[in-house]
Amino acid sequence: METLAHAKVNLGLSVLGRRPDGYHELHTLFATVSVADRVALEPRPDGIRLEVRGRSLPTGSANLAYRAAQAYLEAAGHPGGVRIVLEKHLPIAAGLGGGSADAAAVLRGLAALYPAGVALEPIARALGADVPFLLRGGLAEGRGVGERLVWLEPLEAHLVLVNPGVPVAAAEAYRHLRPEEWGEALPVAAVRAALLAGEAPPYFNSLEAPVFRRYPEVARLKAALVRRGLRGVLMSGSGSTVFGLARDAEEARWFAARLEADFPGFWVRAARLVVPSP
Ligand SMILES: C[C@](O)(CO)[C@H](O)COP(=O)(O)OP(=O)(O)OC[C@H]1O[C@@H](n2ccc(N)nc2=O)[C@H](O)[C@@H]1O
Ligand SMILES: Nc1ncnc2c1ncn2[C@@H]1O[C@H](COP(=O)(O)OP(=O)(O)OP(=O)(O)O)[C@@H](O)[C@H]1O
Repeated sequence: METLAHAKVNLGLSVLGRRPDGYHELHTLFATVSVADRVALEPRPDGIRLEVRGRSLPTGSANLAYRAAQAYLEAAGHPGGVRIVLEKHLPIAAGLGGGSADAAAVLRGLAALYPAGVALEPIARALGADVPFLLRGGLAEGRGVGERLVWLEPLEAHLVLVNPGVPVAAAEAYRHLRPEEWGEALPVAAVRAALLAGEAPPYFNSLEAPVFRRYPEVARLKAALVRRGLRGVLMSGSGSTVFGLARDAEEARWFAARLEADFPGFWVRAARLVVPSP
């Protein structure tokens, strides 16, 4: 069985404060986009075998896809093992939730391969803050650390994603955030209305400040996208991917082609919001 592990973007991310356990309270608008890793699962008598193609990543329990399989098989009472072939297309530590998307895809796939009535939600939460959203995907408002989700009616939007090849760990972005940079709630209704109208949404990302301080090249990339006329340019999650909005698929491809020429070596993709099939 083969499934796509779609990436997410944060169409705005406000850090509201810091909890006693060190995690940060967020208000964000999550959306899955049409760029993805590919995850193939095959049953085997026992044990977990992970193969990663396309990028160099650990194939043991340091890999979130492996940990997702471990957690599911354990919760399901060890119904059998699995061979996982992970074809990596998404950049690593990019603010696109790549590892989380792989983990979510493995959970969905194993639930189909070895149905056992296991609740996936708690397993997803334990794997990472973005995994609960990515289990289902689409468009959702996220609170808490991103696990308190309210699903919204999907909408059509076209974007261009650019990753400069600078990995940024989420933990590092949160660690360098200053309390005076905490934000207010996101104006989600106004963000949706602007996206529907093709205008620049009134969103912001509280993690831009700490990431731009430490990685000025990400700030320069954002400024370059604004100068080229993309609307609603914003860093996704903890970076380093920056995205901008295009009017339609053709304009997104046009911007992507120009950016690829201007930034050789950067990862550039035209994409749209998607609701992944279950
Ligand atoms: C930046 C986002 O991707 C936005 O959707 C997420 O908030 C981060 O998601 P993630 O990379 O899956 O994060 P996790 O693996 O759960 O956490 C990594 C580290 O980031 C910090 N962290 C994460 C989430 C959060 N709300 N507050 C935090 O302070 C914690 O130090 C944590 O140990
Ligand atoms: N399957 C995986 N794919 C990518 N990275 C993984 C995976 N498993 C573990 N990792 C590790 O997780 C770290 C961050 O990976 P990931 O690509 O998910 O970050 P991200 O896209 O920035 O996510 P976020 O939006 O949550 O910040 C990397 O250091 C990487 O080594």
